[in-house]
Amino acid sequence: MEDRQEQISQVVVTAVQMRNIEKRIFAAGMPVVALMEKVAGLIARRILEIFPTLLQNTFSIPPSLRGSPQAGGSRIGILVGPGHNGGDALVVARELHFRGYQVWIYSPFSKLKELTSQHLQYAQSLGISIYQTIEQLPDSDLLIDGLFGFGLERNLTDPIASAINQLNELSVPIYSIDLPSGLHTDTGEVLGTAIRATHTFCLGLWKLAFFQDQALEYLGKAELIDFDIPLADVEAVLQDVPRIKRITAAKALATLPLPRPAVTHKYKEGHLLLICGSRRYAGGAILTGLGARASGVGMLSIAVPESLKSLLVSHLPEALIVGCPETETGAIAHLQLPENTDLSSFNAIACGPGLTRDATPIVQEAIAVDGPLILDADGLNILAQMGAIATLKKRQAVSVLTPHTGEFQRLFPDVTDTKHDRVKAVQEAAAQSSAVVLLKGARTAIANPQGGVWIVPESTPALARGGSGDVLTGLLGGLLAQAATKQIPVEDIVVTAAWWHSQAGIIAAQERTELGVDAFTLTQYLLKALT
Ligand SMILES: NC(=O)C1=CN([C@@H]2O[C@H](COP(=O)(O)OP(=O)(O)OC[C@H]3O[C@@H](n4cnc5c(N)ncnc54)[C@H](O)[C@@H]3O)[C@@H](O)[C@H]2O)[C@@H](O)CC1
Ligand SMILES: Nc1ncnc2c1ncn2[C@@H]1O[C@H](COP(=O)(O)OP(=O)(O)O)[C@@H](O)[C@H]1O
Ligand SMILES: [K+]
Repeated sequence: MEDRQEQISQVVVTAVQMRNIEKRIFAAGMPVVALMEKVAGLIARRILEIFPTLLQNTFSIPPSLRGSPQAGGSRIGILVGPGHNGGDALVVARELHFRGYQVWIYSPFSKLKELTSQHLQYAQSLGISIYQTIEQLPDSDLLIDGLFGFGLERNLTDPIASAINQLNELSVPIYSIDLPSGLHTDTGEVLGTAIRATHTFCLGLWKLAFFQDQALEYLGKAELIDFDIPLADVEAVLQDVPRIKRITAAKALATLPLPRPAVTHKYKEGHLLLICGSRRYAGGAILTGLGARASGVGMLSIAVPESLKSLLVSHLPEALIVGCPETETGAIAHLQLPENTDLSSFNAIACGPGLTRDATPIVQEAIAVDGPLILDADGLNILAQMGAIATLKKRQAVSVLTPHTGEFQRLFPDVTDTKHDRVKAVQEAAAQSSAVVLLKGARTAIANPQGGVWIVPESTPALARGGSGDVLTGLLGGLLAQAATKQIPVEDIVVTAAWWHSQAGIIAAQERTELGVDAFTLTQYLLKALT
């Protein structure tokens, strides 16, 4: 049984699910007002921890100067919306006021929810300044955004929209409560305009927007404020719906190291066939091979055009390089496997990187094999031409697709627009095709045909570089081949590979800067990510 914190950190909810969880807590007797105090108290405490210099400034100066501009960095503006997000912000305002900060409030709405209105009234009684228009606002060192949380229902309009635009222009850090105001809680879309936060305190459970690429530049550094939501309430609300999960380190590492008995041999530890490369794209085959090497796969065979054979041997001496006859353009013309070997001899096949579309017959042949198959790059483009859904539906064995957004759109032109909602798009694609689909991006999302989704919660733009996807295909292929000989669900392996790949990128970027993570270097960091 995983501990509570681990389980909570895997949960991702929509606005409706969060509302239903909240309803159960209130129905069970937790007073709304008490929960707001608790949550906002935790937020205020985190703000004080994150700004220790502010705190020191505040307490090391005489009370008469506390909160004055001379104190330095202690002027805090609180942005208050009409709902309970605004209520949270007002409780934070009150607490910071009591700790000696110079606090002011921007409250542009005339109608507030009752609890929010009461907190505003009390703040006013304490002598905290309240402003209704953006022009009146004094300077500040920090803004706290409590305009809207998961209750935002429609596009923001003026005057609040233009106020947000002006606040974004100030060079002042903004800390958002629950999520940056203006973002759709589920899709991460900007509803008219949105606060560009420096830091966001996500309350209670991770909301889906935190894992949608389009939201990332608005979120800043994201952190979960755990306010002890009972797991039973989470389970009750989520029990009948396919889960969307954050991939935690514990989850990813649970399948690694793959259990390897003391008495075993190379063919028992997975035999992977990579089908990749062309005279035009030779490097892709090497990178895929190096990704597979890092997986620890027992036996690695790589089918490439004959003219690439010696190059591949020099980079991957441990692999069995299968040189194949090639077309005039330098693509594999047909597979020429060693004697006594056919495509069903392998525990997994990964097909695509660097093939070019001239290798269409080879991809068709691989798809026809009754064994675990990963398709990437031109493997996917060729599949799209064949009609992805109809072709995949005919396969009995597991298919794993690893498209980036462009490939995804070619494969699944009829599913939800990835610009609108990447998570829903990958979920629909997996359900329709019966494949495990990994949609690459800043936040890679993986879906199985049953509707389950897993999202890589952290990565680095250092990976946005030619060839890093090839490394992932090799790594995934190697893990899948090993898993095929054990009882490990395919989606767990895909999840592990995607997390591992991102972690290697993060560690490499930390050591070498974001510019220092070329795809070859990335392969050198894969094992470092596990140690
Ligand atoms: N879920 C929980 O258990 C908790 C939630 N809390 C807070 O409560 C928030 C949710 O509160 P609410 O449900 O009141 O929702 P919000 O505070 O997010 O905002 C809803 C209010 O904004 C109005 N509104 C929506 N869209 C608008 C638009 N485009 N223009 C103008 N007004 C608009 C609505 O009519 C409503 O009055 C969370 O984000 C969080 O900050 C916390 O107080 C404590 C616990
Ligand atoms: N902004 C980003 N942040 C994090 N990871 C990214 C970003 N952009 C791309 N990646 C990752 O880099 C890899 C790129 O793969 P792909 O698009 O197939 O490129 P290539 O075919 O050149 O290898 C994917 O794993 C993707 O998730
Ligand atoms: K907010």
